[in-house]
Amino acid sequence: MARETVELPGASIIYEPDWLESAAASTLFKALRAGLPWERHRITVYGRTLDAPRLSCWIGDVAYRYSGTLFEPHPWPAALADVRERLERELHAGFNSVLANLYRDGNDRLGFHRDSEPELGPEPLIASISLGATRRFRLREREGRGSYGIDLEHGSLLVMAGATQRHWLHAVPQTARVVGPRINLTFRRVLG
Ligand SMILES: O=C(O)CCC(=O)C(=O)O
Ligand SMILES: [Fe+2]
Repeated sequence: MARETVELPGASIIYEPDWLESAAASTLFKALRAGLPWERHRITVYGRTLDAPRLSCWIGDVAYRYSGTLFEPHPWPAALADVRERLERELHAGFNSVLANLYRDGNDRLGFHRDSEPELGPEPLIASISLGATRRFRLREREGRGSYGIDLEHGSLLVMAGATQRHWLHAVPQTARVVGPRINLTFRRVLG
């Protein structure tokens, strides 16, 4: 497997484009797209509450606060059992939650943010699986001028660990290109 390190100051990021083979990634995409109860979450940005410009589904064993809202989790779907087990084995980590996002087309997006909720602990390990259309993932340094872009491909794994969330913001911007739907899964460990 081609695992590359994304060399950014103060970050610890790896990218593995072919973590899932294409056919397995397509099967998982179809199962999740049809099988998850996709919702339009309300988010608070700079004190204003808006509909998020994407669909989401919070899965896991514990409730979770995200962008100012407390989410009751949906139960783990069978389709994620193998992926969770393999991630835990390969990354020597325990994941009790997944945030699934569905970007229906190029208008759907996620603004710059950090995964820095206190419940994730000071140095969260976040494993992000991408399925479907390739979208550009942007990283921007919080205090500094660094910026970086990486195309997250069908079946890929991106891992953010260590001090990444302390020093970098990340986003999935909208795009004028015609793109199909994309599902992203971020596996997390929420501390009780
Ligand atoms: O869709 C992505 O690649 C990123 C998702 C993300 O950053 C998040 O769910 O917090
Ligand atoms: Fe994030």
